This record gives sequence, C-alpha cells and structure tokens, in this order.
Amino acid sequence: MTTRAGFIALIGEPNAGKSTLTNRMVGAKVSIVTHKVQTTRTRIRGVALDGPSQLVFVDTPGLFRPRRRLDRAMVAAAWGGAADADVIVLLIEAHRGLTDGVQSILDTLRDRVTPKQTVALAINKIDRVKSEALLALTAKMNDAYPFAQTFLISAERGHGVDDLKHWLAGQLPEGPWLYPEDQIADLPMRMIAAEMTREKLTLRLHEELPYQLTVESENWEERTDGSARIDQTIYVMRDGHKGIVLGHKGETIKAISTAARAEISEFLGRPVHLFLQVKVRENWMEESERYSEMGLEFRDGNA
Ligand SMILES: Nc1nc2c(ncn2[C@@H]2O[C@H](COP(=O)(O)OP(=O)(O)OP(=O)(O)O)[C@@H](O)[C@H]2O)c(=O)[nH]1
Repeated sequence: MTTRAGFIALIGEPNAGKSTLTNRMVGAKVSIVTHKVQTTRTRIRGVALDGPSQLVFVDTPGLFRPRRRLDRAMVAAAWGGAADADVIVLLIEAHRGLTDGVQSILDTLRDRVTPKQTVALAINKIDRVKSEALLALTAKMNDAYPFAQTFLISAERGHGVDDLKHWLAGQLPEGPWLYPEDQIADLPMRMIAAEMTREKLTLRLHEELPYQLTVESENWEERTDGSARIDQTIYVMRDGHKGIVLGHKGETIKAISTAARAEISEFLGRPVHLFLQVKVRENWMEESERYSEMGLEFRDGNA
C-alpha cells in the first residue's frame, strides 16, 4: 500500500476554532480550547490517521496584529508553521465572515504561499448561521482568494470534519509516515502538561490576568509505583496577581490543581501528583528562557 504523510497548517484569526478542529481530527485533546482569544501560544502538532495517510497538524496561534513581544513571537510562530506545511487550511468563523483580520491574512497568504502548497478554506461554526448565508460567504471568499476547495464545518459538533480530513489525506505527498502509528502529539509531555494547567487558569481567572501569566513544568519525576510527580511554576507579573491565583485560603489554586491533575493523569493513563507554586516575575515576558519553554523564538527589538 502506498503511504502518504505531510504537514497541515491550520491558520486563522484568534478564536476561529483551530484547537477544537485539531483535537477533533486527532480524536484526543492535544491543544487547549477556551472561549478566550489567543490561548494557543505555540505550534502544537497533532497526528491523525486516515487510511494510508498520516496527517500532521500544526495548530498555530491565531493571527492578529502584534503589539507586545509575546504577540510578535506568537504571530511569527503561526506563519512559521504555515511555511513548512504541505497544505494550509484557513479557518474562518461563519457568523463573522470576511473580516478585516481575515482580509489581512489573505493578503499575507498571497505573498507567502509557494506553488507547491495547497490552500483550502474551512468555514467553521456553521451551526451558528443559516445556509443561505453560507452560500453567499463561500462565493465571496472564493472571489477574494483562489482556494483549492471550500469546506463547511462545525468543529465543535463534528459536521463536515470527516470530509475535510479525507480530502486533506489525499492531498499529502506520497512517502513514509513521519511518526509511529500510536503517537498523537510531538510536543514534549512536560509542555503539554504545562498547557493543561494554563488552560485551567485561563478558564478560572478573569479578564487580562490569563494573558499575563505563564506555566512551566520545572520537575518531572517518574516514580517506581508507576505514578509521576510533576512540579510546575506559575509565573505572574504582580504581587496582587499572585494573591488572585492563590485565592482565599488557597482555594483557587487548589481547584486549578485538582482539575489539571485529573486531565494530565487521564492523558498519561497513570496517577499524577501535581505540585503548583506561584512566583512573581515582573518581567517574564522579556526573558528569553520563558520563550524557549513555550517553544517560541525570542525576538529582540520592536521589529
Ligand atoms: N458554535 C461553535 N463554536 C465553536 C466551534 N468550534 C469552536 N468553537 C468555539 O470557539 C471558541 C474558540 O475555539 P478554539 O478552538 O480555542 O479557537 P482557536 O482558533 O484555537 O483560538 P486561539 O487559540 O485563540 O487562536 C471555543 O469556545 C470553542 O468551543 C463550532 O463549530 N461551533
């Protein structure tokens, strides 16, 4: 049997549903999903199989106008993911349509796509609009950019996702698989575990605070009884933030720790002892070490 394998970059504005779609394609949670924008910071890969094809998804951070250094690193990672891909899928939200943000992604695509790459459009969240609107949006988008194919999907409910997956599988170059059959993500486990804790923090904390913290797995110890001890540090920027993360009598951090431990343990398939500590590091966003922990490139200056 001829096998196929290749990279598929999902690009789009923040909140378009890229993580939800990756997780659905892979059939497991490899990328964090929240209702808040810009939660995906790094290029997370999920690996899915479809017959003889191995599909490697590069789940990029959302594309937006970068302002801070962290924003710039995220946008650079997103376009970096697209540059290496065999197929690029632009994900847009059905109810928002061709926004200024989508328009600016189309402009960048025109400059960056190479003749070897295929670009498809996936209109997501079709559960939120009427079908007439979808026809009009499909026509408008295809006028704006020559997509190889358009798919109407609901990543959350699963509509159209198998069709998209099957089509993608056929687009990939012939060649040996890139990962072992049972592997579903190529991010180091300690990074995935840190992302899971960050997701719980993002869901629990309000407003800007989730964007101003980062989580690292500092220590990972495999125990002889088959369990793992994981020590993670949550870096926040202010003393006041530390108090909020800890909560009254430590209740907030306890709840976050319980939820994160359950999820990491389920992912690993064995018991986990999770220890969280909160450190105030006013300038963590300016420290190169924090970036390498997130798999991002630290960029100097304002460029
Ligand atoms: N109604 C509806 N909501 C969806 C669908 N797909 C995703 N969502 C929701 O949209 C929100 C954003 O989804 P994510 O998968 O985190 O989006 P993302 O593009 O990875 O976002 P960033 O990480 O910010 O770039 C979440 O609240 C999802 O539950 C869909 O098909 N229908």
